[in-house]
Amino acid sequence: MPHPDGKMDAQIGLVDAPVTEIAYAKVNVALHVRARRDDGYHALESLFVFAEHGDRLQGQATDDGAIDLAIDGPFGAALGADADNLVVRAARALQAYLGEQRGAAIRLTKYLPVASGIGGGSADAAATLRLLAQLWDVRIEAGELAGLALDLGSDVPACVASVTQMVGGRGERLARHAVDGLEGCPMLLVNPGVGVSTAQIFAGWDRVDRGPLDGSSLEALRDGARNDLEAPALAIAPVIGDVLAMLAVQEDLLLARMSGSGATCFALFRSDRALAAAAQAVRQANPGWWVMETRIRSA
Ligand SMILES: C[C@](O)(CO)[C@H](O)COP(=O)(O)OP(=O)(O)OC[C@H]1O[C@@H](n2ccc(N)nc2=O)[C@H](O)[C@@H]1O
Ligand SMILES: Nc1ncnc2c1ncn2[C@@H]1O[C@H](COP(=O)(O)OP(=O)(O)OP(=O)(O)O)[C@@H](O)[C@H]1O
Repeated sequence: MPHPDGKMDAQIGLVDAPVTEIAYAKVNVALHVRARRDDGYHALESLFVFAEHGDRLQGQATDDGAIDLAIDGPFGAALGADADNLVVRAARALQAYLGEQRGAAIRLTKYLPVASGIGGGSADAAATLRLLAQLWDVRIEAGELAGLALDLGSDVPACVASVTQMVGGRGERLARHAVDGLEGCPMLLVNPGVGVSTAQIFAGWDRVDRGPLDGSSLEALRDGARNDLEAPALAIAPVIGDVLAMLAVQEDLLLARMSGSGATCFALFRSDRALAAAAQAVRQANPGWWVMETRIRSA
């Protein structure tokens, strides 16, 4: 366990000062499913943006080789700190790749709902890789890092840089992508409290390729783009329709849509005032829903 004031604690083998990383929430502004691949994954075209907020990871290097994870925060109780946790999986994968003898004590403060389409687990895995690279003072070649990340999940490679990117393949083809008006844009995230399984949602895709994604402007993203996983997600969790209907009627709205495989939906606004008003309206009407006010992270 890291010492609260960051001092060395010889008894449990901590070394160096603690480091903090934010696991930024991922939002799919649009997600076109183009094909089902022979390996069972789906070929996607998706514009990924990241929120300025997310889970928090704090870590300290240890000299005993152990990966010690503690979890707290509003959604901490939804997760175990066992070998399946993506933080532990990422840390073990990096240790194995580096032949690293040192370990780490990591505290994950879980602010993002679990299994909610905003890649909380993927962001945690990527943030763990960034955190440990700092703690252990190692440089990992970009291609090697991308491979390690993809082994942890399709969204993890994009979460490593956590900047606006056009993403292809199953998540391994990344290209930085700028859209006028997107960076810094006020963004509301709303989850109606239902967790959905990504694999189950992909399995419900109707296998109709509705065409490529034009991410050249906000207008193209609003009027010509879509999330192809919205229909199968709505079939499993109809309450997503209530979230989308509520977001659609908010003032000064630029775009509202479901993110990833759901159930979280996002709304982009023209102003901070409109964002705050929408957040208040959603909270008042649905006190049980999770609501986060944020902005799109700049590169
Ligand atoms: C829906 C998205 O979040 C959009 O960003 C991602 O495509 C899913 O990314 P992820 O949660 O990191 O997904 P993974 O952990 O790699 O895969 C979970 C499951 O989702 C399905 N899956 C995932 C990604 C993909 N391109 N095609 C798929 O069919 C597969 O059944 C897979 O077993
Ligand atoms: N640290 C973690 N945070 C969240 N989920 C985790 C973590 N470790 C393991 N998991 C597991 O990973 C699964 C997916 O979690 P995550 O929150 O990333 O889903 P998601 O938001 O739907 O992702 P995506 O947008 O990539 O589909 C959950 O079933 C959860 O039990």
